[in-house]
Amino acid sequence: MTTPPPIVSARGLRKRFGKTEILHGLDFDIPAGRIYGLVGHNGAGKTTTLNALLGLTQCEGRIEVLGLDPFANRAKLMEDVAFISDVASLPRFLRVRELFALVSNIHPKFSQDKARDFLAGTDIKPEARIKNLSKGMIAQLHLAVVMAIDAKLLVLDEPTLGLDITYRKRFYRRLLEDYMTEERTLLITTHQVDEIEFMLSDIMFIRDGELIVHMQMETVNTKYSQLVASDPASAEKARALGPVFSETRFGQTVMIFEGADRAALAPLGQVSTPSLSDLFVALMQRETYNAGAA
Ligand SMILES: Nc1ncnc2c1ncn2[C@@H]1O[C@H](COP(=O)(O)OP(=O)(O)OP(=O)(O)O)[C@@H](O)[C@H]1O
Repeated sequence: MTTPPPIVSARGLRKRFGKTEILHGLDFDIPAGRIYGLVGHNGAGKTTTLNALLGLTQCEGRIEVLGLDPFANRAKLMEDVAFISDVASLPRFLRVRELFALVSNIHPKFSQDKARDFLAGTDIKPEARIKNLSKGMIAQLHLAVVMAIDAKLLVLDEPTLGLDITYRKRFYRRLLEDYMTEERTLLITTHQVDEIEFMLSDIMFIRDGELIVHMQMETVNTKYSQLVASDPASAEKARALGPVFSETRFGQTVMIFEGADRAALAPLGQVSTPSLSDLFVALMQRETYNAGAA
């Protein structure tokens, strides 16, 4: 059986703004049917990477999305790619039903019926003016619009910025239940990584324009272990096993190990898989330390 081509493929992807290089040669493939989380500090290069694959910015190196060069084929690509960004804005002067009519005129794969179905059960009425909707409602409306587009790739750049926890949870639940299928691929950036961890199949950590982690969530589970040491003597023994990260939290020593035997850690305290945010903090610090030490 031949492997289907990846949805996104980047090789040596570089971006410079003036003399400053922002992306330093990224290599990655994103296969179909996956839910990717792209995680990094402020200014790490997440939006620039997303802009490169949406054809919004021209880069050096090679990037293909659905087999196309995004910058050269942006209009064609947008038939199969949908996008929500943190700066996204909908035309505020329109009513909801007018927005649907407008999108159906410009997007061949947009279904007004589907968009209306997605809004059923929310407080957003077709006659409502967009300018009178709350931030959370606008995010819901935006999600309804993109979910009603039969896209193969959906790119979400901080889609829940400014929303309260209820709206954020509802947003991701709907995405998972009403949108995701094996043929679709989702790429999400957010700083609230713990909130999307449950739905991710793969993660990419980007640091200062370099991809330092790209792995499946199952690999995270087998590769990394977190130990909360039971007492100082156990912490001392655990330290000898070479954690990649160690810190004291509320008087307890918490360590993260890479490739450790969990059976060897178990007598020393409570062992689990680290959360993505803990792993992120651990690996970012290690890289910084190594870079400094080199
Ligand atoms: N048009 C531009 N001109 C010059 N520099 C830019 C431009 N766009 C982005 N940058 C710089 O590129 C770097 C990466 O920015 P980018 O927006 O990709 O980061 P990010 O990881 O998305 O950050 P955040 O989490 O804060 O949104 C930053 O240092 C930013 O200042």
